[in-house]
Amino acid sequence: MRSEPVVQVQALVKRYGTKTAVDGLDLAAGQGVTAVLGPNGAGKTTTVEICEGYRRPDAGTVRVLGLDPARESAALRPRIGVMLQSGGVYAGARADEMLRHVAKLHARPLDVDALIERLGLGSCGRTSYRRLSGGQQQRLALAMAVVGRPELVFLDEPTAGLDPQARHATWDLVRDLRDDGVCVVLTTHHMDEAEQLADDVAIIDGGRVVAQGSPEELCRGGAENTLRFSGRPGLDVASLLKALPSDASAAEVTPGSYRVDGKVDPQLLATVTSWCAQHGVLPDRISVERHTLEDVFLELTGKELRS
Ligand SMILES: Nc1ncnc2c1ncn2[C@@H]1O[C@H](COP(=O)(O)OP(=O)(O)OP(=O)(O)O)[C@@H](O)[C@H]1O
Repeated sequence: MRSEPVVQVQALVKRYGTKTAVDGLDLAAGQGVTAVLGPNGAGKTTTVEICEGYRRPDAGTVRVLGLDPARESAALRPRIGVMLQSGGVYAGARADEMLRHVAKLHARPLDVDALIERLGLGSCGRTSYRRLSGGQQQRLALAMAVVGRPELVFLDEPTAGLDPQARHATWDLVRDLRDDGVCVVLTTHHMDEAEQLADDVAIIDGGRVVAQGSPEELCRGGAENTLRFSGRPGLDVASLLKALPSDASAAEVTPGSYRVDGKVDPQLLATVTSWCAQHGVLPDRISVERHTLEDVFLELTGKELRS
């Protein structure tokens, strides 16, 4: 964590009847954008709703901007922006009216017309909420979360169901919020969203955080990488394996095409090229494949992300 936590969750537990949705979860979010990634049912929404003060935990401590969201919600609410997956909006009200109403509740709101334009809501300002499309309702919910210039904003799947253009407009808005010093905590099913936006990623599975770090740290960390090279077919792979660290593996995938899996660092690259030199092999091609956040996620959770 690169700054004082703005959100600090320790040993959080939340049960629904016999179902333990959050199971001793520790999470810290600081300045910038923190993405909470996890498969369906991992406990993301429950955790975020507890941080927002909408649900009470069964155990553990939660501090948001130094406050307890359950007991100090009156002090916390004006300082945070919340975008819920659904609900919280009067279906008969007009989009622009609702946004102006929310803006008036805050001391230094953003310019409502500019925000409407920015999120492509210009054509539907006078339309009632219930007549907006799903994507328009989504963008309106985002606008309502940020219009008050909160110090911290929680976005629950902000781009779910949006078309690519609206998705990019949302990403740009999130980047601008971060540049303005707003802390953003967002849940997402989209790996590319986390890769594009997040300074920090927390991967949740089974009600716990199973890994947290910057996308680069996570991809560098536990994940194994792959080095591939091409040479003449039938090279002595057993001899190559002896030269490698004990946790690396090597194989001839197709004739003349070799693959080394393990912690691929400059030392390992040097070991492979030096082995090639000793065996009179001039590789025509040598490449390092870095694992993506998606690979890390799959390794940690064994699950694919679904939207
Ligand atoms: N109000 C509730 N009553 C009973 N069980 C619930 C309730 N809300 C959530 N759960 C259960 O708790 C678990 C965690 O749900 P949660 O919505 O927090 O997960 P999530 O990671 O946000 O999932 P998704 O990505 O599908 O939105 C799930 O098994 C869910 O079915």
